[in-house]
Amino acid sequence: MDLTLANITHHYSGLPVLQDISLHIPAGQILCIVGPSGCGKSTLLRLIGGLERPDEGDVLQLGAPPPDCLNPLTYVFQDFALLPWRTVRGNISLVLEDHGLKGAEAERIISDVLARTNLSDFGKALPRQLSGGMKQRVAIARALAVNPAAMLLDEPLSALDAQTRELLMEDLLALWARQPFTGIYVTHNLSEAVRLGHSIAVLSRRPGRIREVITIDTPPPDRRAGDARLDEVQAHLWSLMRDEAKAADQELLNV
Ligand SMILES: Nc1ncnc2c1ncn2[C@@H]1O[C@H](COP(=O)(O)OP(=O)(O)OP(=O)(O)O)[C@@H](O)[C@H]1O
Repeated sequence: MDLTLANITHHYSGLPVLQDISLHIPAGQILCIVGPSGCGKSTLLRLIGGLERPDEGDVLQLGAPPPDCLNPLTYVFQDFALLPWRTVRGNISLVLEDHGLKGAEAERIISDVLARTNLSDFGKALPRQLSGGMKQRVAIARALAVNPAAMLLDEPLSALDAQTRELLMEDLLALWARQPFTGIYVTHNLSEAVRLGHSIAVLSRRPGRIREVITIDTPPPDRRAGDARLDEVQAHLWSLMRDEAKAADQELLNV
């Protein structure tokens, strides 16, 4: 299933937040969204996921979701959003219970997503026993359990330290290489964007408008550190964002 955003415009109480956003995300590809603080990235993700309706424009789902899809669009948040009193398996089973799936079928799905996220030995652990990186792996496993058409990832690595971020990035790349998923990935981190994104949409300051969409032809798992094209894209992204980031920073300081 492809996703198309057609001329999305949104306001909050008269405050223009997003203006005329049009994007296309083909199935099996990852779109990264970058832009200065407060430009509307998380708002755009909520509109795509249907948590809110845009004032103008449409989010179009084109084609059929994957077979056995329980939920076409599913989120992965920065703060993991796990239930502390449920084990790892219990947290994943919750989203299946919502769809009436229990017993052997639910156990099969849970075991499959735990294996895909390298968590098979941690099914009985409670969230408080897990590091931040492991909690985020559980959140990704939970998102995969509904076999979504697209995962909406809102700064999923931002709460983690640099080494854990690197490990999670390697996991995401391996996960995509084994079974390509469709993702919309919001990040402040330009190096994450050039490692993961088939395309990268750069938003302006609020109201967020598309400044540029950059595509990278090398499949994400084949990208290597020091690749001149990736360095060039990252430098270009920073040149697009630098002045706007500075202005957004000063605007926050003036509040
Ligand atoms: N529910 C809401 N009601 C009113 N204003 C909101 C709401 N959600 C977001 N905003 C405002 O909309 C603007 C965009 O917010 P949003 O969180 O989408 O930006 P962002 O680009 O994700 O920011 P950041 O990079 O800092 O996470 C901000 O000015 C924010 O204060």
